[in-house]
Amino acid sequence: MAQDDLKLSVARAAVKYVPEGKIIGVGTGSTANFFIDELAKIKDRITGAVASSKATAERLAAHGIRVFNLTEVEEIPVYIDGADEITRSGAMIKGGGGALTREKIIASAAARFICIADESKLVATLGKFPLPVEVIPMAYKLVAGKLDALGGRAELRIRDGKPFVTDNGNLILDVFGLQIGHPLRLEEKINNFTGVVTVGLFAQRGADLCLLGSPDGVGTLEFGN
Ligand SMILES: O=C[C@H](O)[C@H](O)[C@H](O)COP(=O)(O)O
Repeated sequence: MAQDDLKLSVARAAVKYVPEGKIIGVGTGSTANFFIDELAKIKDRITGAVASSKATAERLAAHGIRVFNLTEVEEIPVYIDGADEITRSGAMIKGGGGALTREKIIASAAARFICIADESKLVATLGKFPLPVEVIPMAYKLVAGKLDALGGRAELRIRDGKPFVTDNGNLILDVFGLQIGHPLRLEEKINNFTGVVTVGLFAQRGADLCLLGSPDGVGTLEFGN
């Protein structure tokens, strides 16, 4: 079964967790895009969405789903997003698409985080996927040195021959070669480096539930975070 079919199956499953008449949080990436397209089919049953990136806001709006700023919203009952890696305790690496900061903000504001992922994202230990870290541009070399000292190899993210710039006007360092045995500890440590905006480790605010797509169907992992 193709990976896109698995993404579609979890996107369809996630729609069942969307509460009626509410504003929900929506993530970024290819799996989130499948979810947005499924959400469009029930758009009359929701009030709208808070988007975790400009790309997601544009896709939601193109479907006629009303997009709200986080500052306009009283509550977000559920945030639905993909992940680059997820463990059996609900800790994740996110930010492969560069949207980690807004994703983390909305995830923190949401009552429930539902991760939608195909089975290739489930790992025993985080770190095979390079860990994204959003940094203030003037600090990127300083922060890269500190990340290297942790045992990784930090590389400035380049796209189309130029440094990748986030929706917030910052840069991304991708850290290769980390074996993340204690996600929470590492998240706290990297958060403390001056110049870091957000580390793409989601352990403090991990997922509450993961809908995991495999050729056998969509499984659920509950984490109780
Ligand atoms: O910044 C991007 C997000 O964290 C995505 O949720 C993550 O990269 C997974 O994306 P995809 O569903 O395309 O694998």
